[in-house]
Amino acid sequence: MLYKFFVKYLKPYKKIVFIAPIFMLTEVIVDLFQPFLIQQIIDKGLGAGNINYVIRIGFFMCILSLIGILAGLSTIYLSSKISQNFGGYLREDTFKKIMSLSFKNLDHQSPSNLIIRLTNDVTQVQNLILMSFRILVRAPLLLVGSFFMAFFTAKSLSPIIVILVIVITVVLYIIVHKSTPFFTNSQKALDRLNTVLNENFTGIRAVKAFVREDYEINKFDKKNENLYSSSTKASLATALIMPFLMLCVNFGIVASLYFGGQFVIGGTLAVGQIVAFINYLLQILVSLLISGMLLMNVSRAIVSVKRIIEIHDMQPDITYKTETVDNIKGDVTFDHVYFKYSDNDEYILKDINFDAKAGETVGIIGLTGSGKSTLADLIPRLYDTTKGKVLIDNKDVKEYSEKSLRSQISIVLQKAILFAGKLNTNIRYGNQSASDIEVEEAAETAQAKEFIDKFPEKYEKFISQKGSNLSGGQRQRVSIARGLVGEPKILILDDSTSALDAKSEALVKEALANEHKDTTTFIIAQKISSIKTADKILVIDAGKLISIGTHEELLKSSELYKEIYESQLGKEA
Ligand SMILES: Nc1ncnc2c1ncn2[C@@H]1O[C@H](COP(=O)(O)OP(=O)(O)OP(=O)(O)O)[C@@H](O)[C@H]1O
Repeated sequence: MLYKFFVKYLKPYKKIVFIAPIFMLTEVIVDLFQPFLIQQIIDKGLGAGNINYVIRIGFFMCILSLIGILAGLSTIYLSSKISQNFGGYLREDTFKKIMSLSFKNLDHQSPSNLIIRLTNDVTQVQNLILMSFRILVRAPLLLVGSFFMAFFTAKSLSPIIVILVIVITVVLYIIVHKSTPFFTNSQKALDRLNTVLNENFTGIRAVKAFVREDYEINKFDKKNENLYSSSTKASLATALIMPFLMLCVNFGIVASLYFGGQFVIGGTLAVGQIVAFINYLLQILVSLLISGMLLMNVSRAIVSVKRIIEIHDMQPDITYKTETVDNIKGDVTFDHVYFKYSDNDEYILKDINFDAKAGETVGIIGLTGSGKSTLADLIPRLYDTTKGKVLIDNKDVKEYSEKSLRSQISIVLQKAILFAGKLNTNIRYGNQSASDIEVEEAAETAQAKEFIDKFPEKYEKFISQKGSNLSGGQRQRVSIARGLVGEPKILILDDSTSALDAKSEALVKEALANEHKDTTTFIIAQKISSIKTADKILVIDAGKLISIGTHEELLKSSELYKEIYESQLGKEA
């Protein structure tokens, strides 16, 4: 699973994947050669008083260092390039995947969780790639190379290295093994902190309106404390590594000098050999240290990779046909439709049956939570029915391509969601190719033209995130305009005139009736006045379609409708 993941995202950069290790290998060879050359200078040059030899080897060492530096710089460049590209590609692919998920898939994911996966988790993996190309190959190569060179340089001192390597490997293993859960915990703690932050910043108005700052600060403090303590534990474990390694280094140097000195006195070892041996010893210890650190990063990044793979493994529960149908007429049929949000839930909609002819206006009314929005969501296939069929022009909605449905059915959601950007860009969200005139016509039908004309920048006005610089009613009108700009064959207004005053609402309805005669319009409403003139009204009660008819018919036949009507009578009249 992990292997496939890395292969997939590294594949486009396979040239670099093969070239980078060549530079790393060059660096390692240079590092391994330097102590050997120092040994030659000391023993054959300085020891024999041969200055020419010292200069010659010294010059050669300079050239080698230069090659090493160039190879090192190339490795840094290539590893940065590959990790940045890897991160960008992974982020893009994960974002695309999230975009392909259905409403049902996304119901189980919190937005902050998704954001963390796209930012923090991707960055962790990106860092791992950077470090891997910089160190992962280099450290083991240097370790093995130095080990052999040390053995080759001073065989009699090699037991020192063997003992040190065994001790260090065991201790590093224990530290890495023990600290990995701390890293996993600190990652989870960071997730929880980010969730609180995200929730607070998006809902800051509610926090302030209900004077819940202290409560939220408390909640944040707890998560922050959690993150602090788990990160501290993780850092403490790694902080032990450095002093321990220094101890080993010093012990190794002392032991090399002590035993090496005796061998020098005994005439079996030269001074240069001891110097080279100590250099190799240091290289071994440094590569062990780096490998330990890298291992810790690997375990941290693996947690992130698994979280990203979780998203990639999610299967969109709605798939579409590819054949596009451009000329939807607008007949809508519900045929014994049942729906529930998840397998363990009760049915939210039960045995819904009705027909709406193209061009009709259908009102949907019922108590709150009765299933009106759910019913409407089934028409553009935001959710699939659990049982039964929704048909458009007598053809199952599952037979249409996504483009056919999205380009010909508009849904104006209950909560008007606008994006940061120009006003006309927001309206054009419903149809990218709409001309300026079409945008203005849609705004006029949605009764938005009047207030837009009052802005000095008119349609160029910048809308803040979520449309926070517009009033609730203005936001609703812009979102209705966005729904209309595509000239939809089916239009669903999900309680989307609730923030409009009675006069504006009547004007919107009148404009819709005049300008969009052929559009089948579903109006979900709380107020009877919003749907009174509809061709037919569906009365929904606890997920069941209990009555259907015109306003006058329902007043006679539906108790619930009559009750709602009478409860609103005084206010609406
Ligand atoms: N995404 C969801 N996941 C699980 N349950 C949901 C989801 N959306 C709605 N529900 C549940 O389905 C039921 C019907 O909700 P729906 O939004 O369709 O009602 P409604 O009639 O449109 O309500 P309102 O008039 O308040 O907008 C409610 O009990 C609600 O809790």
